[in-house]
Amino acid sequence: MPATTAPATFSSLRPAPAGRSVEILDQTRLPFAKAWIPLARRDDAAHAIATMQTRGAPLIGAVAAFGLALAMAEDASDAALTASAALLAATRPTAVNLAWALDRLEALLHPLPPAARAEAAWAEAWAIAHEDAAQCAAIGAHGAARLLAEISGIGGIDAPSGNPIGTRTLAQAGSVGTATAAPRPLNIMTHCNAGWLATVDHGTALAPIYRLHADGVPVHVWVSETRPRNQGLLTAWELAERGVPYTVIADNAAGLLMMQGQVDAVIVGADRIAANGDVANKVGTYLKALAARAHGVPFFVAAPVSTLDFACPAGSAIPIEERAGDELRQVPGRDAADRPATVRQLPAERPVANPAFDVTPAALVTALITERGVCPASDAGLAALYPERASAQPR
Ligand SMILES: CSC[C@@H](O)[C@@H](O)C(=O)COP(=O)(O)O
Repeated sequence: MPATTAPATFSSLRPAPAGRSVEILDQTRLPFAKAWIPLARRDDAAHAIATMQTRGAPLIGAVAAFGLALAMAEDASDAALTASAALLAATRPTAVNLAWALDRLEALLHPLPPAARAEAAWAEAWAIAHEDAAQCAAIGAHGAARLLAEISGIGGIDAPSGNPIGTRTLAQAGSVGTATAAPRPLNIMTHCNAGWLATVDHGTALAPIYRLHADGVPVHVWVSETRPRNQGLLTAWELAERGVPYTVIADNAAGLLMMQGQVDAVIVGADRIAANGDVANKVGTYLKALAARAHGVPFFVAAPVSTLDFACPAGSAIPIEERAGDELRQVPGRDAADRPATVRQLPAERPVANPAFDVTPAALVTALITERGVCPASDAGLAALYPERASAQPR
């Protein structure tokens, strides 16, 4: 077996001790309890994705790949391959990583004889996991360099063209000069959870923050709560585990903090980036981008290649997941005795709308940060970084 497909223990995903299966961290129990759950069958993986036991665009792509590998161990016929891929693809609609991973496995498996499919699918699922971890590490390096360039007022560099992108420097409320001489930490705002919990490892938006922290740059993170699912609490838990200073804020506090000059940059992940650079991400992202533009705060989006949808011309074509209204009507947490509890805020019959994502127009995005480098959020910017993908799409 090639080294790239060897099982490994990542932060959010690991091989199960017995048999050909994997375990995931149950994110519905975090941040209160850290519990690993086994995925031994296709339907375990589908259930985990649909119920958000596992979540975050790159991670659900990897888990879907393992789900299809588990399906092949159950039934590797042509009909089962097509049906299992369709079943897994239907679990969540917005993050394109899910379809990307399933398409990749289907393209590999359909030409193979059924008897060879389980082995090949298992190896490919691990290859996807390894690649995602490596890509997120690279996003961390590129993103950290870009943020440091902003601090020192250099502006970023558009890899691989070398053209400068953007000239804005960070908000100077604390007279930030250079990273090491900063009189106060670099204040970065994020939304939702785009850390190692949302990927196979390292994270997307949080990877540059982890990298800066590891390099000794003083960083403080404004973590927005991210109602209704409160993924910001997952971000806070992750940052606490790694010793990165942070403060949780209500989603609605973000604009005030930017107005007051308390935010040097915003960085978020993405669930799908259209060919023109429009970005679908957790609902509330768009409002942060608007506030950032109004106050001259750089707004970055970090994502790996599996999040890029070159077949989708613009954000208006991205499907937006509508989730159950009870996610809004109820709040899970702990009671006074520290037992798991759910509080109902609204009766079940009260009308609510619960779109899980929104779309930030490319014009509001300072730059995209991918495993290949930093580029403008535009057709041309993405085509410069991914010429083979851009030219492969029908126009
Ligand atoms: C690295 S993940 C980026 C996005 O997937 C993340 O910000 C997000 O929107 C996750 O949504 P979720 O509904 O929690 O799966």
